[in-house]
Amino acid sequence: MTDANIDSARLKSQLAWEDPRSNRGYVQIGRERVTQSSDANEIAKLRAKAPDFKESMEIGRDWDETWKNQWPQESDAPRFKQTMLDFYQTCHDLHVHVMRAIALGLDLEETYFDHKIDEQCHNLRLLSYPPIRTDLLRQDGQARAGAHSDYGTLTLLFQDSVGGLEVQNPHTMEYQAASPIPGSIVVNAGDLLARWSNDVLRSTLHRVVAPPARKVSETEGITPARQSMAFFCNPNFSTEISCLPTCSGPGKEPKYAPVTTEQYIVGRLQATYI
Ligand SMILES: O=C(O)CCC(=O)C(=O)O
Ligand SMILES: [Fe+2]
Repeated sequence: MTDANIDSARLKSQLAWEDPRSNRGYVQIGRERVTQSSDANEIAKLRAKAPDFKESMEIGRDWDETWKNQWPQESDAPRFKQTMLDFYQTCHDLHVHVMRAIALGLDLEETYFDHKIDEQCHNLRLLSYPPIRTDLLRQDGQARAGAHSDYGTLTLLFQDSVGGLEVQNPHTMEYQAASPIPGSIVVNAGDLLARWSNDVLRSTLHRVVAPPARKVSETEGITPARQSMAFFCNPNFSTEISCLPTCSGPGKEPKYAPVTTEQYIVGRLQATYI
């Protein structure tokens, strides 16, 4: 993964937001409210009260017949498709590398995860957060993205320079800014990695709120537009996620019932989008 890979994906992603014709897998503002809740009624209430103020585009593995990608016309968005497919592959390769490092860290064979994560069941999400009056964003329960953990193994997050991403410190429970660092990738552990590792690696609660205020007019504080790209890495849909052999022992019982990737992710998505 080089800066050039990231920059070209970011550039195409920006152009796509400027040209609504090129949108695919489009999720409009107000459609989603990410949360830790898995209760569909509670999520529906939260969404009605304080929807996430964002829009997004979703890109999956391109050969999936069930969840088909909808690409823009090449003439509307030249090289958009190829750039995103290349970026998808680069992110997949990085996931394999990081999972190998995690395997070694957990006293497993370096290649332990390789065949459990090789079907590219990932999701590349391009995110656009439009400009918004800062006082609206600071209202109770309102955020660009509400507090949640991601579902898979790891999320590779590419943010721009605007800021607002916060992660919860699991010891103090306080949120702290994950301030943008040029050329860096934020790597979040997700729920399936937490379940797999019996919480040795915990999934990170995070949210996107108003960044440090910047006045653009005399009278109104406007939070500027923000764009990010999140690559949600998943194990293969059929992989059973049950406590890893090195993560339980006497006095350290497995905390979670086995579940397949597909069961877990479909369950969370159904609760979110019902
Ligand atoms: O935009 C960001 O920085 C974070 C987005 C996010 O957490 C998500 O889409 O799950
Ligand atoms: Fe997230």
